[in-house]
Amino acid sequence: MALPYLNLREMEEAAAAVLSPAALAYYVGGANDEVTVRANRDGYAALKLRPRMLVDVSQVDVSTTVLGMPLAFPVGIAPCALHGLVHPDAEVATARAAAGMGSLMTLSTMSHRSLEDVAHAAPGQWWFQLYVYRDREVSRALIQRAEAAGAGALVVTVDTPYLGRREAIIRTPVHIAPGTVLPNVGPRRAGSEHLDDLSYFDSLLDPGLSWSDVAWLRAQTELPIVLKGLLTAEDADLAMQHGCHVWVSNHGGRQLDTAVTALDALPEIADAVAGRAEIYLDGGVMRGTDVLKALALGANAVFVARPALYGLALAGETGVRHTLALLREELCLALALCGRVRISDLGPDLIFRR
Ligand SMILES: Cc1cc2nc3c(=O)[nH]c(=O)nc-3n(C[C@H](O)[C@H](O)[C@H](O)COP(=O)(O)O)c2cc1C
Ligand SMILES: CC(C)CC(=O)C(=O)O
Repeated sequence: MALPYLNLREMEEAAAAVLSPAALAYYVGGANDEVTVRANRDGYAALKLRPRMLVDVSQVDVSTTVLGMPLAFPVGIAPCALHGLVHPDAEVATARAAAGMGSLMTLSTMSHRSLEDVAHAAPGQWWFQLYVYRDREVSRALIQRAEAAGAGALVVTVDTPYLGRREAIIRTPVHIAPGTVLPNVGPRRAGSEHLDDLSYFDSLLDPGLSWSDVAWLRAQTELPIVLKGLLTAEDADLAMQHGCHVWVSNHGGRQLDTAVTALDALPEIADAVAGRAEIYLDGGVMRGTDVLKALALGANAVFVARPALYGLALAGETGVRHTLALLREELCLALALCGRVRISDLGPDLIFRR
């Protein structure tokens, strides 16, 4: 099925028309005044490219690897809770789309489908995102399941000691249907018959999480560990001291409003990391040129969350494929128009500095 959307913005508009008000508030919304939500996108437009001319770009190659896993292009899907709010095949459809395109999905802890279902749908092409629960035994069991099922990495989200204040969902809360079972979510709060709204997830997260827990996590698994939500060189340095890779993110502006954007934080983090670990980035990526800019400033790959959910809402697996295909095609064209042939040609010299 060919979809009519020419770009991710058109997909976002179309999805807004089909999503329930609660799902829309949950997907689109950010924290407080949403300054960071807007800054994430605006940051890309503000960076200007320095293209080179008269380079033979008749063949460009956007393939790469992340943690040794081959990717057809350097774009993956960031972890998002609750894909089942918009499509019955939920994370299985998203994972299939990603794997089918030579990309990868990061499965959220807070998923509708089990990590084993996703492993079956996308063998070898998925990572597992871990929210560390107050109950460490539940977390340990999840890590063991993810490892046994063949996750390529454990992505530990570290920017969510508490959920940010998302006013759109305070006004229009997400209600999870009674009886819904979320297979990677730990035991229910005493007295709670079913999952009702996001405050339940908030109650599972551990605000006491600290670097000593990262050392504990490192000892639990052989999997590569990626810390998601880092925004400073200091924390990137600590991540490396703990044997972890770095995912630069402000959680799509959903946590700390007015936090620095991942794009702005990237240069200091790339300097601190200096090639000793891999660096990923998410937040506001909507165009192939956005991908190009993040890679030029030091990211090994970028991830998208909302654009994948919009694809899922519009057309299930086909819709997610469309999201990824648009980014891949735009990236190939942008690379060629910059006079670069392959991903390894990208560096900070691509970015104009006044
Ligand atoms: C609806 C929604 C659910 C999310 N759920 C999770 C989650 O379960 N775990 C996590 O680490 N990040 C979660 N995120 C954050 C994303 O992984 C990502 O950091 C952020 O959305 C930025 O990407 P984007 O601008 O492409 O949406 C979620 C984001 C959205 C929009
Ligand atoms: C259920 C939430 C903890 C998922 C999340 O990270 C988010 O909504 O941004």
